[in-house]
Amino acid sequence: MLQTVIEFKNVTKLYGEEKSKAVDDISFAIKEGEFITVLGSSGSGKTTILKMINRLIREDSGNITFFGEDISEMNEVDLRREIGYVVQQIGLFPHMTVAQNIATVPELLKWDKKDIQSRIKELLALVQLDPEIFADRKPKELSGGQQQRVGVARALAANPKVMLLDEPFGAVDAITRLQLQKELQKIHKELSDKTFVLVTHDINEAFKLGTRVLIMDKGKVCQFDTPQEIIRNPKTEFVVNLIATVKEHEAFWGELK
Ligand SMILES: Nc1ncnc2c1ncn2[C@@H]1O[C@H](COP(=O)(O)OP(=O)(O)OP(=O)(O)O)[C@@H](O)[C@H]1O
Repeated sequence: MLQTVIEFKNVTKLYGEEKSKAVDDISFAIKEGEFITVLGSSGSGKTTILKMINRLIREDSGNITFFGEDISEMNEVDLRREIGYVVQQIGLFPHMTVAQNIATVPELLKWDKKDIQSRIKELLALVQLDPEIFADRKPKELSGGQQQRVGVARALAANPKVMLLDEPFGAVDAITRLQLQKELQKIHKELSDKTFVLVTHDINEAFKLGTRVLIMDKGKVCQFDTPQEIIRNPKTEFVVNLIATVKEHEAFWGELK
């Protein structure tokens, strides 16, 4: 049996004076090694889910476990050490080189210098950046796609069990995006015990990358299943409409032929 890595039980998050429900009584479980994509329209609660997992946001009710342990009872630093976090805005440190950016957490953890150097090389190779060329560059000397690769490498540096990725390819062009998606899929396959949770509003990205897709609408989970099962058996009108958008695009491209 695969281990449950993250579990939400009746989790609700309220915002503002009016206590509107950003996340509304949701429950789901994620197993070790899965690549979960969280798909939904703007404001459906995707980022809130991700930030509740690494405790940047606290739930108002319900509970969240990480490898069976209630995260509200865990030390935040210990929890975040097990979680890599990649966001669209990247957040590389501008005054540091690529190598120094990747080394940040291993240095905090006081890894041996030699181990840090070999880890930097290994990770740059994993994200398809030649260490000879890129290790000593500053973030501003990289393209957006290259910066995003460094963001992924930095998040993987201390070997976390879980990777949270919030619209990681939102700001790159379509061709680079496709390439980064393929690379991320390859990285996930190579690191088979790692669990990935990726937020996107792009249905193609969600269905291509996700071993299961968690579909959100207005703070609720509409469906959580494999891409094949969702296509075969869409559970709500929202999901039916979502799939219809893909068919509409297909028809459009078909007509151009
Ligand atoms: N700090 C906040 N204060 C008040 N309301 C918030 C706050 N953060 C998020 N919200 C609201 O909670 C809801 C869910 O937001 P969330 O960022 O989780 O959505 P999302 O699905 O990630 O959206 P997007 O795809 O646009 O990033 C939205 O209605 C949003 O306006």
